[in-house]
Amino acid sequence: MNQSKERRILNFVLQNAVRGDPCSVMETIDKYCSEKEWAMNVGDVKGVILDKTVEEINPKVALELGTYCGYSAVRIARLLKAGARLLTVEFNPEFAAIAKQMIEFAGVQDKVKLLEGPSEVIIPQLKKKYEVDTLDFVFVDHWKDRYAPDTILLQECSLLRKGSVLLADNIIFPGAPEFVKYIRNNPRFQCSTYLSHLEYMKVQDAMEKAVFLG
Ligand SMILES: CNc1ncnc2c1ncn2[C@@H]1O[C@H](/C=C/CNC(=O)c2cc(-c3ccc(F)cc3)cc(O)c2O)[C@@H](O)[C@H]1O
Ligand SMILES: [Mg+2]
Repeated sequence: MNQSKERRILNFVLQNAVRGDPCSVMETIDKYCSEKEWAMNVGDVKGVILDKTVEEINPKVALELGTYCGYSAVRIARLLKAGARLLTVEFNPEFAAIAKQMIEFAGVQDKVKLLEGPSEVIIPQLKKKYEVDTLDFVFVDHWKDRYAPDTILLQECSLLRKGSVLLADNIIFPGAPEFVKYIRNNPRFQCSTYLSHLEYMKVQDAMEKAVFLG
């Protein structure tokens, strides 16, 4: 049966990137997805906004919703200090398997825990099963209609503390209108919008940063 696009991306990395070098893995995925097949990685342009946000926060415990092929998991994990960890959630078994190999090839597996399952099931398990107290940083990049409900769920599960930062991808394209409406009118969040471009395209996109005020 013919290979999936995600499998082709992984194979291109395994054959062309430098094992143990996260930047090489990111560059190789970006090269493949800009030259051969577009894919919904956060990419190199919005990736700089992600980098700057992670470096500013220097999170001990980070969560990612929507691992996909593992591009942003590698991107975030490479910036984490010793002892810090990223929990990344993915419910598609094929994508989870690919992301696992991508993360291992990049050499960041000691900082990343890939949790296979739906975010709505995993989030309520984070405290007891995954020994999370509160989250310092959350990268939101899964189904766009799930951004708002999962942000509410994070609060209901007391996983946010004063100063926790959410960064949401695709605020313009494909867009997450319910989330934007919810978060910008919510006095418990301080929001800012980072205008950018859709991965590998000239199309406009944006990321929303929301700081939980407690
Ligand atoms: C709902 N709970 C969930 N729990 C766990 N994993 C979940 C999940 N929802 C989705 N996922 C996973 O996240 C990933 C989904 C991401 C959705 N992202 C997009 O749709 C997206 C789409 C575009 C896009 C842009 C332009 C265009 F023409 C077409 C698409 C660009 C992006 O940057 C995107 O992030 C998949 O790996 C999916 O299996
Ligand atoms: Mg995205």
